[in-house]
Amino acid sequence: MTTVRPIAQDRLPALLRAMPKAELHMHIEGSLEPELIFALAQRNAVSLPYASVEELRRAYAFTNLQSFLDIYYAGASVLLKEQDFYDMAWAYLERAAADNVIHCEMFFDPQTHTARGVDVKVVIDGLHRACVDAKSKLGVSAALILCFLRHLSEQEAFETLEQALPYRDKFIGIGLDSSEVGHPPEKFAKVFARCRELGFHLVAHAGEEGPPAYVWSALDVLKVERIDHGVQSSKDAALMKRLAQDKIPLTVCPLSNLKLCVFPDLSNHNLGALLDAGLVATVNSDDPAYFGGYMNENFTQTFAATGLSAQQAWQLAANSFNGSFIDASAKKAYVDRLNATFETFA
Ligand code: HPA
Ligand SMILES: [Zn+2]
Repeated sequence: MTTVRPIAQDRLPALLRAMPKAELHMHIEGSLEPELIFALAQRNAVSLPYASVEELRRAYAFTNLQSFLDIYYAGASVLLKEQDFYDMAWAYLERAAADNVIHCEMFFDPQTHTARGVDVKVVIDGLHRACVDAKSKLGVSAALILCFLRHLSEQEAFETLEQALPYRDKFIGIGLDSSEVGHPPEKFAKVFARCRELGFHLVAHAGEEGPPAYVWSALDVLKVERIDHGVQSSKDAALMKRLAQDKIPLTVCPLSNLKLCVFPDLSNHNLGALLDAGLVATVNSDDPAYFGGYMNENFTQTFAATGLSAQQAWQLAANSFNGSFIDASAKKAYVDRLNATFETFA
């Protein structure tokens, strides 16, 4: 660990914005801003159940995960063509670069699109082309993680995997998202075992609203390398010990947790407790168009509310690189860039 020299409290927000960081938990469909939803609806002649951008934005008052997912899937209905997927991902990547995100691993939900008759090739080609352009035009490395929707069956996940395999060189991993409670990780034991044999990186949402038992089974049954969210783990001391010992990264999303009422207030968020327990916690935006902020808003609002330090800022950014799926030399190069930024603030 690098020991960070103390900085004046009023310079912390600028440091949080300037420091290079990786984003490891964002759903690309959750980056669709209302303006782009309406533009794509017009381009594709899709009718929306909202009369205007303002009316849609007013509907973003969520009480739990499901109340969000209903609107999120409705928003994704405007995506039909390869260019639509490119435009969505490009808009996010430009926004991420502005927040000094230098690496990102983006989730996508093929079943949300194949269910509407969109070929998985269209989805993957558009997203992947944006990832390639991000490296050459923005200097951002970007990779894709295909997620299975856990409210659907394991059989449907197997069918999705089959459809996507011809394009396997365009995504690096497999994840599990959508409605958590009632759909434990073990429902997907066989398909995750197959993905593991195929050599994909594995992650899963667990312990967002669901119990610590779901985090245990994501680790022990699915054998995932990272836990997405995982904030409910703090209710189980043995699980906290396991996560710390095995250095399992937790991709925490503070503004998402606030908007979906997982915590009543950001000042009650357990990010600091996770770090204090030695966990490899990271900060991420989840669905930034819906939850009121991209990466830097997640950092600045959480630090303002909880009083985390410059040392913890360094730790979170270092965790984001070390918890990513890039190789060891790239991790080192990114942490060196992080240290250089901290030097300029010392
Ligand atoms: O936060 C989330 N949780 C589960 N599924 C999701 N799909 C998009 N965002 C989320
Ligand atoms: Zn998520």
